[in-house]
Amino acid sequence: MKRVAILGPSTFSEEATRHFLGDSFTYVSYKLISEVFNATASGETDLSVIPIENTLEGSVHLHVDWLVHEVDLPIRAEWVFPIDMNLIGYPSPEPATDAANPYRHVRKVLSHQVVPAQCNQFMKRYLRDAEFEQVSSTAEGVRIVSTLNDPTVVAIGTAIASTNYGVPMLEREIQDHKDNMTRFLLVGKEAPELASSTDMKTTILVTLPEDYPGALHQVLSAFAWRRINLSKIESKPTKKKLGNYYFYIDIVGNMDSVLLPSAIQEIEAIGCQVRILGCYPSYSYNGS
Ligand SMILES: O=C(O)C(=O)Cc1ccccc1
Repeated sequence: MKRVAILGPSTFSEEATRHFLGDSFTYVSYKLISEVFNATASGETDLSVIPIENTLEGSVHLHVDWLVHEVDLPIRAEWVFPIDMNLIGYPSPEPATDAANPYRHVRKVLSHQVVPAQCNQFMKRYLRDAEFEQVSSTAEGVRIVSTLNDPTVVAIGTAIASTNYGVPMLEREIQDHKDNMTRFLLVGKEAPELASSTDMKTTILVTLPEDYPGALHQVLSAFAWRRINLSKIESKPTKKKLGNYYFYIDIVGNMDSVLLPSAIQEIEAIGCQVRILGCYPSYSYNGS
C-alpha cells in the first residue's frame, strides 16, 4: 500500500484525506508541515497531503512557499473539503460571571495559524480577552489542552481530536461560515492510482522578464484568446530580490490538450520562465 504523509493525527488534514482517499493507503502522521513535505521528498512516504487554501483566509503562504522553494514534488490531485471548527476544552467549575459570555474566563486559545481568520466572529464575541497561540496543528492544540486540565486554556480543532484526547467539546461549528472549505493538495514523485475525474487542472509558475512592459498582459492573453480558463492567479515574491514576483496560476484543463502546451510555448517565447507544478485531477466535495 502507498504511504501518505499527513499533518496529524486527528487533524482536519486527516479528516479530509480519509474522506477522499479511504482505506487504500497507509497514513503516516507528522507533527510539522515541514516533516510532511520532507517525508515524501526523502522517500519515507510516497505522497504528502498539504492544506493549501481556505475560503476565508486564501492561500496558506507557508505551505505554498514550501511547495515552490523547498521541494520538487509534483501535484498529483486536489480536493476541497468542508471544515467545521469546534471549541474544545475543560468547562469552568465556577459559575459564569458574564451571562452573555460563558467563555469570559478563557485566557488562551491554541490552534493552527489559519484558524483565527475562520472563526473571527466567534472569537471577537466570546474570546476577545484571550491570547491566541499558534501551534503546529489543531490536534496539537487539543493535545496540549489535555495535558493541562486548565479551563482557561482551550483549543479549536476537530471533533475527533476532542474524542481521541478526551477533552470535552464546548461548542460545535464555530466557524464564521457554514461553507468553510479548504483545498488540499496531494503531492508526490509518482502519480498514484485514483478515481478518474472529469475535472483536470494544471498549476504553473510564471516568472516575467524584467525588461518587458506589458508581459503580464501578454501572459493572460495567451490563455484568453485560446479560451483557456484560469481559476486562480496570485503574485508571490521570488525571495531573491525585493519587488520581484512570480505568478502562481491554476489553469482549468489538461496538458494533453493541444491548446495548453501552445499557450505555454507562447509565454516562454516572450521570455517568461515557466515551471509546471502539476497536471492533476480535481475532486469537489459531493456532500456525502
Ligand atoms: O491543523 C490541522 O488540523 C490541519 O490539518 C491544518 C488545517 C487547519 C485548519 C484548516 C484546514 C487545515
